[in-house]
Amino acid sequence: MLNKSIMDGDNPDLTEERMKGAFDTDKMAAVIYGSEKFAIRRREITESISRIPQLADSKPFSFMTREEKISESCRKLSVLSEHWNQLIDTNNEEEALHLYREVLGLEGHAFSLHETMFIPSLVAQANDEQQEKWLGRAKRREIIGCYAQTEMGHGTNLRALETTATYYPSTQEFILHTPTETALKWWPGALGKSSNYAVVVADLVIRDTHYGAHPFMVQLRDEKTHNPLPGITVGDIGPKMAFNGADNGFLGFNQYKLPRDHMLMRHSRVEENGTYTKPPHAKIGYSSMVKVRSRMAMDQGLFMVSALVIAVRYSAVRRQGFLDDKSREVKVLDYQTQQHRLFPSIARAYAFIFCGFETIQLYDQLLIDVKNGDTSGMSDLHALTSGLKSVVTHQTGEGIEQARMACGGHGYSMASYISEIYGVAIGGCTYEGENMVMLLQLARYLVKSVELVKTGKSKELGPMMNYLAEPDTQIDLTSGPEAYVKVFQHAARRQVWKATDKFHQLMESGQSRDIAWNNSAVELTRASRLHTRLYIMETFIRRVSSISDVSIKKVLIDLVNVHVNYEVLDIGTYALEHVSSTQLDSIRSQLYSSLDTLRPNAVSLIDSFQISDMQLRSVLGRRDGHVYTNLFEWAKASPLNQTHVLPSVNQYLKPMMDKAKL
Ligand SMILES: CCCCCCCC/C=C\CCCCCCCCCCCCC/C=C/C(=O)SCCNC(=O)CCNC(=O)[C@H](O)C(C)(C)COP(=O)(O)OP(=O)(O)OC[C@H]1O[C@@H](n2cnc3c(N)ncnc32)[C@H](O)[C@@H]1OP(=O)(O)O
Ligand SMILES: Cc1cc2nc3c(=O)[nH]c(=O)nc-3n(C[C@H](O)[C@H](O)[C@H](O)COP(=O)(O)OP(=O)(O)OC[C@H]3O[C@@H](n4cnc5c(N)ncnc54)[C@H](O)[C@@H]3O)c2cc1C
Repeated sequence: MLNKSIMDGDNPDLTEERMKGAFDTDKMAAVIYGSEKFAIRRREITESISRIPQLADSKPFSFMTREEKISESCRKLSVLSEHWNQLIDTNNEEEALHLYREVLGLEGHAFSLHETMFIPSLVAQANDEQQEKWLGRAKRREIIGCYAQTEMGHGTNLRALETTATYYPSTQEFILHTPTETALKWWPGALGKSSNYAVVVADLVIRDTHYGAHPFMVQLRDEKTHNPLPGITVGDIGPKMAFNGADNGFLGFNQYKLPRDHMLMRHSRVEENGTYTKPPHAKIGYSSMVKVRSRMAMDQGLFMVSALVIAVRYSAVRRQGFLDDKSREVKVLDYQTQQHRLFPSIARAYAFIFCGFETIQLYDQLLIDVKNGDTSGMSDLHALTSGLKSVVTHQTGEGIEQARMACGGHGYSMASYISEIYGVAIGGCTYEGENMVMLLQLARYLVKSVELVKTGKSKELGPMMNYLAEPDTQIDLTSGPEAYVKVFQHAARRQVWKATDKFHQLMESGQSRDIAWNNSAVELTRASRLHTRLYIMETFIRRVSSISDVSIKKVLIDLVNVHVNYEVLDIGTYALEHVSSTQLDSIRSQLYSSLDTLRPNAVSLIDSFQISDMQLRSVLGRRDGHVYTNLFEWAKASPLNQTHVLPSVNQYLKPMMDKAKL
């Protein structure tokens, strides 16, 4: 059996699709998740969870209030704490992430920031003594932490953060203070009600000199009573577009005293007498953000996959309209428009995940290098992850929204759960740096690279920048995916140079650097997007080329073909400067035929991610494909359907109608 999710009693339309798959989904899972060992571990963890009934949702999540969602995730966390060591290797971050996703889903919970930013901040920013004091406690979950940086008035511009940490040598203490309303910390996940500690980012002040944003370890709540400590104002910021299982919070300090050794001092130091030692790299304190950004291609890829699992399975079950055979309606997945809506997103999701593996490894390596005193890789990774987080979050949002529409009316119902996936994923366009701002960070790096080429210093170009120094060449589109990479290289190179030239010309015309930058910003962001999309395409092709299993490689090459044709058409206006309109027509034909080629493997390609029903939380996307029965059962469970006549009918509607009858 090639597709391992074939089960007796499943919807026959889905079974038929699974039988058509030309490759082994377990082998594909091993490629997706980086190794056979980890793919097996994922399945084992999922299996073990299913044997612990207390870890199941106590009722459908979509019918829960916000308070119920928060309480439910806390209940599950407490059950998990009894089983943690049996379920996973607690030192393995990917196993832990899988466990969290399976049990708690994506709507956030008390530990959302503890694992993703609080612990990573301690790992990267605390010195050995501080790690000795706090890291073990955090890892054992004796304390719950979050990352409190953003303020009501400033998130993007970290240099304008208003919260101060003023050092007094006389008492060897910092005083943390919130001087204005806009200085209130605002947004940090799990801050409002769950965390009793936070890494707080504040402007370090010593003898009236402001040294800028630095991280501090701050206790917020009493460990026995969980009440806020004196001098601390903390609470929840209210409901959000999604992610409502998390208590994003606000936080204010009123002259709150903090011992000197609570400033995280691996890289910068304040001595007892107030002497300040600056870090080896000015932006080393930003590492927790780089850590999360380096994970985002993977995480967003998985968000998109969840929506696609739902949409592709549903499209294989949903029958509507006719093609040749007028005796039976067709599966909507057979419509070319449906394939065009979904398959390029499947390709992107695979590509994002392959990129994600690369950037996670690059971050891990950087962490080691920085600990050994080598900060030279920081700019490269900052530039790469800034562009990548911006492009993947935007395209994931587009892909999920297409997946929703591909499910017609039922996609709009919370039974599909796609709107929740969309709401959570789209938050990524904003958190960890607003997308435009981060594209402009990459643009700084691109402009500098062009300046290196212009001044004859091409040898100093960073990784993946050499193409900026190469001349345009003739493109032979029949030579395979590499030719499409060339199209992207041409388009990105031209746009990067064009935006840089514009910026330079504006400065030469007398505009200040900042004004010239702002007047070139749209062109600069376009350059960053093209550069990043080139990186994604190259990584995808490189990864697929390295695969040895013939049947897996074959279907992934089909997927690469969908990707390269779709992407080049998607940048048609830029591509037209390098390929003719006749060539574009031929790319269009190739895209349609590649959709057709991929069609029989569509269900197996998304099944290969092996996302359990528990994690998916979608009635529409369940593995068994019994869409209509499941949908009706779900609607019957709605709290509104637990009584025939609602109190509001008796209280308002009936009297109103009765009055109208008089
Ligand atoms: C046991 C293990 C368990 C682990 C398990 C994990 C479990 C996980 C649990 C659950 C997961 C379940 C999965 C469910 C998924 C749920 C998903 C939802 C999760 C939600 C989480 C959301 C978390 C969000 C957190 C945040 O948002 S934190 C706040 C983020 N804020 C920002 O990003 C602010 C953006 N702003 C900036 O970064 C900066 O201000 C700036 C824009 C970069 C500008 O900085 P500035 O200092 O002003 O510098 P410039 O002058 O512009 O540039 C100067 C110079 O510096 C260079 N630079 C800048 N940054 C860096 C850097 N980081 N590194 C290197 N260099 C940098 C810049 O390039 C310039 O260089 P040049 O001068 O040379 O050009
Ligand atoms: C779900 C979620 C979770 C979050 N979790 C956390 C957390 O755990 N901890 C934490 O500290 N923070 C958190 N945040 C806050 C988040 O990091 C910030 O909202 C984010 O960095 C954007 O900053 P901002 O809100 O100041 O946006 P703004 O910068 O005010 O953005 C508004 C607009 O201004 C534009 N803009 C701003 N500056 C520039 C510029 N220089 N050039 C061009 N355009 C510009 C932006 O592009 C955008 O269009 C979270 C946010 C969300 C949505």
